[in-house]
Amino acid sequence: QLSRHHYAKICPNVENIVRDAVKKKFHETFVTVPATIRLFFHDCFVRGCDASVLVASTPNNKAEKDHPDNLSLAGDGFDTVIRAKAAVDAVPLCRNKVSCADILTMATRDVISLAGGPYYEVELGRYDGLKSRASDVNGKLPQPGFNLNQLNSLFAANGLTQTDMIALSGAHTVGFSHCNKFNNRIYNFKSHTKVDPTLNDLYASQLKSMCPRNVDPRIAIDMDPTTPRAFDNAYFKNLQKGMGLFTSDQVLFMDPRSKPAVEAFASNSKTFHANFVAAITKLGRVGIKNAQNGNIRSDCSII
Ligand code: HEM
Ligand SMILES: [Ca+2]
Ligand SMILES: [Ca+2]
Repeated sequence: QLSRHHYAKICPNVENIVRDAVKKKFHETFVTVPATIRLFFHDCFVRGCDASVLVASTPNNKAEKDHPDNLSLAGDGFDTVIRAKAAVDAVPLCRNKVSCADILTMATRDVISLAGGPYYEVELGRYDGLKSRASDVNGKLPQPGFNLNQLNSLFAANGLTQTDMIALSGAHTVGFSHCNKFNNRIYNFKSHTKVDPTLNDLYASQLKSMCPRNVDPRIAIDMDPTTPRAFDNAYFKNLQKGMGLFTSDQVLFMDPRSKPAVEAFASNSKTFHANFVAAITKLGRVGIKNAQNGNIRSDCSII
């Protein structure tokens, strides 16, 4: 029931309204880019793309956003959706007609293109979910220590192929990571090999200086050390040099099954863009709710 023209009669200007609000936020802080993209991913992988990740906990319900895997979601992603929703609802015709799930989908498309990535048509018509429970997040999100089989099986559970997974991992071309997410790779990889041998030597020493032992846990570093503010294919070129930040990044180049796609995306940004757009469009179809099992929230944080 998703369509490119879902709001044509309901709120014909919705895409421009969202884009203007997102642009305004983008000019205030670049962080809106990675924060919004990751929020969309974490929404879609838990109960589908239904804005369940946006819901706030209540005294009777610990919501998804308070699960440990979601505590590092940056506030600027939530704020981007709140602002776009307010802009949509300021138009009388549109008030409470556009789902939070669709607003997050549009905002994600817009931040990607604002950061120099591809612009693509989005499919719309999602309803907002009626549940958000922290316990539902268990086992649904990939971990930075995952190997290729673990990555593939989690993405396959969401209808995504290995190629989709590799293209979507290219989102790590922007944004930040806290030191604890990869510390094991630079300090205690194995008892005799303290540093992960798949890490580039110079990069490993840079990571050690940015993330010394017992670093302040709030410290976050760029995931793409070369072009942290551009949504480009540098992520894949970094992998070729041993500069993938997580095991789950570097494994894409180390495993012979995924290496050819990394090489293709590294050598041709058009190929990366085309595969990324196809994959994020598929991601946007996961677990779509309808008027029977969903609704349209008036406040994205409250069911
Ligand atoms: C393939 C498996 C993946 C793993 C294991 C993974 C893991 C992580 C981890 C550990 C962080 C750092 C969080 C922090 O410390 O703050 C991160 C950040 C991020 N991830 Fe992923 N991720 C994966 C796939 C994806 C996908 C598919 C997307 C989107 C399409 C994505 C988008 C992002 C973005 C944009 C950030 C930066 C967030 C920010 O700066 O606020 N990731 N990811
Ligand atoms: Ca969800
Ligand atoms: Ca980049």
